[in-house]
Amino acid sequence: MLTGVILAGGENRRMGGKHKALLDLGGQTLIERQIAAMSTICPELIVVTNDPKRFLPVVDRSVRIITDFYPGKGPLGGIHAALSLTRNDNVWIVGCDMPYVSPDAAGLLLERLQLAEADAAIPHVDGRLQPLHAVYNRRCAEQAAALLAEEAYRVTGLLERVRWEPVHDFEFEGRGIGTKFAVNTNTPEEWSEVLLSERSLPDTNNGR
Ligand SMILES: Nc1nc2c(ncn2[C@@H]2O[C@H](COP(=O)(O)OP(=O)(O)OP(=O)(O)O)[C@@H](O)[C@H]2O)c(=O)[nH]1
Repeated sequence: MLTGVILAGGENRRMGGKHKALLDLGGQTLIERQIAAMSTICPELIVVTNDPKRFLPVVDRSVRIITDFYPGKGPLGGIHAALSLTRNDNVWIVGCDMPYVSPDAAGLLLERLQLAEADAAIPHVDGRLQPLHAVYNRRCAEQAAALLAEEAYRVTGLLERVRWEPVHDFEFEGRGIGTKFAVNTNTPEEWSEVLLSERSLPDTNNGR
């Protein structure tokens, strides 16, 4: 059983302060779109934010809204809170600025984590690790807490302390899983590119 987690506690500075989770894509906010995709495989869904009221109107009662224990410290603070409070052992964590989160990719990540008995499975796509579309075991909470206590806030710092498996582009592609899930949008320009690509390719199938 996998818990799905959406990190939505950022400051959205590069987006000019407009909350990335609430950007509209085809009549749905990004977070609504993510919840719809993630709920297909996750019996538990968590949104981690430092502004819970903002998300009440866009989630239903099945979604838990939690806050960081270390607010304002970046994605690692959200990862720590989610891993600390999850009801399941394994957690699929995504950034709220990813329009194409992929349940099929998460399924492969979980499979690889379990096979290797690793602490996490991290995509390696387009030459980059994607720790914000990855699966973690909740035992990583302890290392995340240690890093936060040391004021070491990089997510890659967590990867230096836990045993993780990379899952490469060709492994996703070998299963017929596209790697568009790695797309994230930080600026108005990147968001315009997403909107443009949606117009030219209307059937994106939500990254599956
Ligand atoms: N829970 C939580 N999530 C965070 C925090 N900081 C960033 N995130 C989320 O982590 C993901 C990646 O964040 P970034 O793009 O690095 O930062 P951001 O604050 O969203 O954007 P910028 O202000 O432009 O850097 C996004 O989904 C953010 O909402 C935080 O302090 N707590």
